[in-house]
Amino acid sequence: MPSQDVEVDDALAAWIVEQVRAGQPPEAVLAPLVEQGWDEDAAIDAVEWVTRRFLEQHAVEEGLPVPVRVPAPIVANGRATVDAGDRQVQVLANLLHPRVIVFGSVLSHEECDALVASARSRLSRSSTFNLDSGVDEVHEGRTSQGMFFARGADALCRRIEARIATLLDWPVDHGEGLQVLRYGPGAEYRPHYDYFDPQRPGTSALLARGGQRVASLVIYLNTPECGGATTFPDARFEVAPIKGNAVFFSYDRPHPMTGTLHGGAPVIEGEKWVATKWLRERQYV
Ligand SMILES: O=C(O)CCC(=O)C(=O)O
Ligand SMILES: [Fe+2]
Repeated sequence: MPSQDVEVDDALAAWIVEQVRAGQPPEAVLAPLVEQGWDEDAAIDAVEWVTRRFLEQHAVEEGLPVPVRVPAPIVANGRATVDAGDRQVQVLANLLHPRVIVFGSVLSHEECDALVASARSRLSRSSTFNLDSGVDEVHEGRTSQGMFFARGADALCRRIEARIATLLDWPVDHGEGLQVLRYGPGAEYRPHYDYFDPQRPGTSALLARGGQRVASLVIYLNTPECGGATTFPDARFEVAPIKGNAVFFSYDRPHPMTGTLHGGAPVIEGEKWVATKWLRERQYV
């Protein structure tokens, strides 16, 4: 259970839970508290604490994994641009469930080109980690080529990592190194979840290095002529791959209820390059 820093009586807790269950946004729950004389920070703490306690109890009762904190870079109807330290990033679309944000202009075109140039000679056929056997395997649902940069591999990686950390308000050391993928014509990445399946035997070894993955940022390094959208089948939603833009999605527990099933649809014409950043719960080692 979360620790409690604020006093919330049962009636107030029940009212907060009722608002949250009815789908009220956080601002709508906070405003009446502040009007009643609550200090704003204390009201935020109270709403967060009650909501988290409710979600955890609900998870335990339903036999679901308990939700954890995830990067939450923007609020509903907030600023159209976010200060990412050395660059202003645009908010192009914001979906609450699944939690998906489309960002514009995360990287400059020069940065995209430089990342492609440095990854190109190091590509190999993408493999997928088999959590049952514990080995990396080539998979017919994943016909891209890829490579990983170690975190902080060079000045460009460090600049991009710092920008992502500021944009997402999530520490650099909680992130895996950037993964670059190239999809040729016809190549795709069939729908999957990015979190590690808790039921599989190989997962505990992966979790030991920084906990679960809690969010993904897929940055488009070019604009394919046709196809190559990132699809979210549960939401019937797709993001067009535009050079420099990115799609962010978070998953507060390793469960399909997050609605974060997603894939890279086949490239119809041209090729598609992306850089993916995965964010962990804790420091990734
Ligand atoms: O290529 C895409 O659009 C999605 C990539 C992806 O799902 C991943 O890297 O995990
Ligand atoms: Fe993915």
